[in-house]
Amino acid sequence: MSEERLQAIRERIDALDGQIQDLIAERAALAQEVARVKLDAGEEALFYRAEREAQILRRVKERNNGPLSDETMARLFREVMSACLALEQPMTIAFLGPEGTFSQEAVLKHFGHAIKGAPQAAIDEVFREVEAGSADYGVVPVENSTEGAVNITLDLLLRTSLKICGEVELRIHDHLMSRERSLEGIRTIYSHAQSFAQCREWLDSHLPNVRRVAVSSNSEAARMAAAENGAAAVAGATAAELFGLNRLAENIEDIPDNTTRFLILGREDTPPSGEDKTSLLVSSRNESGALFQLLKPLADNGVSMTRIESRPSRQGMWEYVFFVDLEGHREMPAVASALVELERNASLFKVLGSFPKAAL
Ligand SMILES: O=C(O)C(=O)C[C@]1(C(=O)O)C=C[C@@H](O)C=C1
Repeated sequence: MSEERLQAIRERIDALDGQIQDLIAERAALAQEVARVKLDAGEEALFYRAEREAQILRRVKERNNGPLSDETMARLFREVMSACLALEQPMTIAFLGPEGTFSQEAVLKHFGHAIKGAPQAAIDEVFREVEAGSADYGVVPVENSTEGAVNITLDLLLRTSLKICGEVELRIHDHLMSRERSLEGIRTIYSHAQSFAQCREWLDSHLPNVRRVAVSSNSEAARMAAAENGAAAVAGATAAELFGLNRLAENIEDIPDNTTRFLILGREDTPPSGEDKTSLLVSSRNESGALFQLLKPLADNGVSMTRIESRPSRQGMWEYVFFVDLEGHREMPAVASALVELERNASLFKVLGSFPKAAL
């Protein structure tokens, strides 16, 4: 009896799979048609549309009634769209490599798997690849919930002509991995300085006398641990898989909801998606109350500031530039008029980009 019921359900699943497959193929054919329209329009065709993708993913979540979670449903559509976009034009995405880093995870979360990843040795090379047109987009870490800003990224944003066209947040789980089978045999631990900082308490209490060596990436740490007796690495799950290491301890980060935010960098401005943010770079004269005066137009126009970060300007001693994130797109009237006033009082003013809030 149960065998018959199973058979009947499986027949319904088969029928639905057939329909889903036909619908996906129909959708992919429409994406090809979109590509033809874009090419016919002349000028430089923009295949990837960050604002459109964000709208589609938000709508998928709104429509969802379970039993799959909103995130799971959105991830499935993320992959369908990624495959459709690859039919139009395969995208090359530069990120801080090598393979197996959290940056690569961020790339796949944001763009899906139908892209060509271009791992770079350093964050400035990610910027350069996109500036030079060798990559379509770049993904760089900008802040971590435990460690704060990624200063090298902020310094590069100061100088780049690239635009921020998206953001992606990634929960970071650090694991201790080794080809050894127990903690006793570990004499050296490799990791990126940021991961060491994020796991300091765990390492101090479980492996207090083991040498810690900072290297250029977590993935490089895992590669070194795979090549050496008595060595371990602190890195993510992808790196453990890539180098075939045993996970000796999982989720060793000191703060359990450790999250890193990454920026998507491109060469074009992104139109409004309906739920956007704007990132700015501003500097004021070095006088008391100057920062307050500089940012006052935001409050006057009812624009919320969600983040402010300062960095030395490198032009004069004790001069700072501020990285400011606002709610809303620069084309929204309130944001536009706040920016006009803000620019008037700033000694340096640069809009780094308006972009959709993370949809995944
Ligand atoms: O609507 C477009 O402009 C498309 O190219 C189609 C599509 C999609 O698959 O829905 C594909 C890629 C874009 O990034 C956005 C959406």
